Amino acid sequence: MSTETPGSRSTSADYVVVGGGTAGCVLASRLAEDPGVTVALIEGGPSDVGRSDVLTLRRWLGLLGGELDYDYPTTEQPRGNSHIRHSRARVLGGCSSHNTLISFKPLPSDWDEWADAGADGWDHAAMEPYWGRLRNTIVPVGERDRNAIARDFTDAARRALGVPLIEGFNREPFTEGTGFFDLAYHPETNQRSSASAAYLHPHLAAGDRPNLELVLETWAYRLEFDGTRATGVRVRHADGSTGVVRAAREVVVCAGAVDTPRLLLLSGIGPAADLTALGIPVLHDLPGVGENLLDHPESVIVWETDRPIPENSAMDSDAGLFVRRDPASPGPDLMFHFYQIPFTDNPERLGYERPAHGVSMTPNIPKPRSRGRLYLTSADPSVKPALDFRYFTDPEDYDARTLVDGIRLAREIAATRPLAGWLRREVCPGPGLTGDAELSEYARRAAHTVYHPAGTCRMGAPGDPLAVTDPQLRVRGLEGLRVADASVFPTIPAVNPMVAVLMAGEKAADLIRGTTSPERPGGAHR
Ligand SMILES: Cc1cc2nc3c(=O)[nH]c(=O)nc-3n(C[C@H](O)[C@H](O)[C@H](O)COP(=O)(O)OP(=O)(O)OC[C@H]3O[C@@H](n4cnc5c(N)ncnc54)[C@H](O)[C@@H]3O)c2cc1C
Repeated sequence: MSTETPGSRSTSADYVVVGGGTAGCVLASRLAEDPGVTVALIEGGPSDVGRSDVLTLRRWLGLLGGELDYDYPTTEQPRGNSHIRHSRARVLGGCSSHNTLISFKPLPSDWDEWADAGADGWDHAAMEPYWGRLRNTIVPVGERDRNAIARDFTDAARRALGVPLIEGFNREPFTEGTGFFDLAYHPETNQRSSASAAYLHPHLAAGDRPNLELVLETWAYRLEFDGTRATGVRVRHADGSTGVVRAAREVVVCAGAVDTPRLLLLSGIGPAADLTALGIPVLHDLPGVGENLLDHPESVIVWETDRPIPENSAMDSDAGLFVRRDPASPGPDLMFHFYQIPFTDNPERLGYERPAHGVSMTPNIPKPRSRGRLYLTSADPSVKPALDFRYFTDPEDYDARTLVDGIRLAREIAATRPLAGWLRREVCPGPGLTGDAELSEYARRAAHTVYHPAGTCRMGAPGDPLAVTDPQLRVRGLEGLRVADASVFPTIPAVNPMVAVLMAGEKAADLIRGTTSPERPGGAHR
């Protein structure tokens, strides 16, 4: 494997993968297993190799909003919080290099929902083998990282709500339960087992992938076409110079749920009227590009503790809770992260204070019903796209009601021993707020994101007018172009999505090799 330094030039490869993030690292690594093909991986950010600020999981919060974060704002959210910033990592490994690495195998119902939405071949039975293929080290939170107050949270949640204590959430499907999560990390060193660490670092160290070229600090701003066939990617290097990376076989866009639709739109692939209005020549009218913007919104309840919290932790948010309020739901319908810190960024804007020491519960909506939209406001590739999540706009008010239920359940847990023994007072929303309407108002105004945008280039059945790709991840109506990242999700998994992205990267490799590799005749995975 060679690493291009900024300013040097790459010209062509069989496969050009745009985005060295969570899915992109998996895909590029797998494609390069075939020594007979060449792969170029174009990544906007620098390498993560040797960077302890990136590779040490516990330092994740320090990366948000910094030089390795694209930091996307949201549009005005009349029913929610307009101040949310969407972190997206600008570094090899993508968001798996700055996230919290909570690792849930998607529930069977998550995959089956995709198949029902037209993603033929992505049902639970078809996807299960990809879990076994993942190269990341995924283990339960290590014993010495298990903070006493997080243990007491799980104990209190179990007693208050009657849910089981779960040791190993990935052992079998669940609908309810509390416990420490599984994380993609090395507990003895707190080092990340990100997509780059698991799929690229071993080859960088061994030098055994001469056919894989990393083109770092290089930004793809337009796809190149010959008619309707993708032939390459136009890029800007760190020194400002531009060039084209040509693809002899395919271009695969893995730039994530924000930057993949952005790149397609800038290349003239998207809703024709919108593109024309911005002066972007229409290559292919695909109305679904940027639609179906999904996320897991959350709110927050903060307590002051009567003493400082012990310092040991994997990353301060490594335990939580799943609840199923509706027995007809195939999976959990309310989820909590438990933070061993007072997470008051949003409440402070509403006038709340930050206690010197405290804890937070962040209820989120596993299956939110509001749907947003991503769109361009300019043909200039340097202008960030608009992200309109339309938070809390579903007609039945299901999303806001879920968070109100979450605040009420959080209070029941907080009132239960042994957690109750730590807590001095509820800081926000504060015990005075008890009515549905006022709790809803607080929950929405103090809302945050769990940072899970997805769905903006969703796959679907061939006849689905809003599908952007077919179930083989091929962009509809064009040749030589696929998408493989969180943007192809038809719906959002009930659990944190990173493992679904990793598994999608694995499956993408199979789909691509199935169509091209002589040793896989018949495309067994198509
Ligand atoms: C702060 C945070 C915490 C999270 N915590 C968790 C968690 O604990 N568990 C979980 O399951 N999920 C978590 N997530 C979500 C999860 O990390 C993402 O859903 C997942 O990593 C997305 O993968 P992706 O491949 O779609 O995109 P990314 O990983 O974002 O990869 C996209 C890559 O493309 C590059 N890129 C983008 N545009 C271009 C371009 N035009 N040219 C060149 N390169 C480009 C980017 O630099 C990036 O490396 C978290 C996310 C964040 C931000």
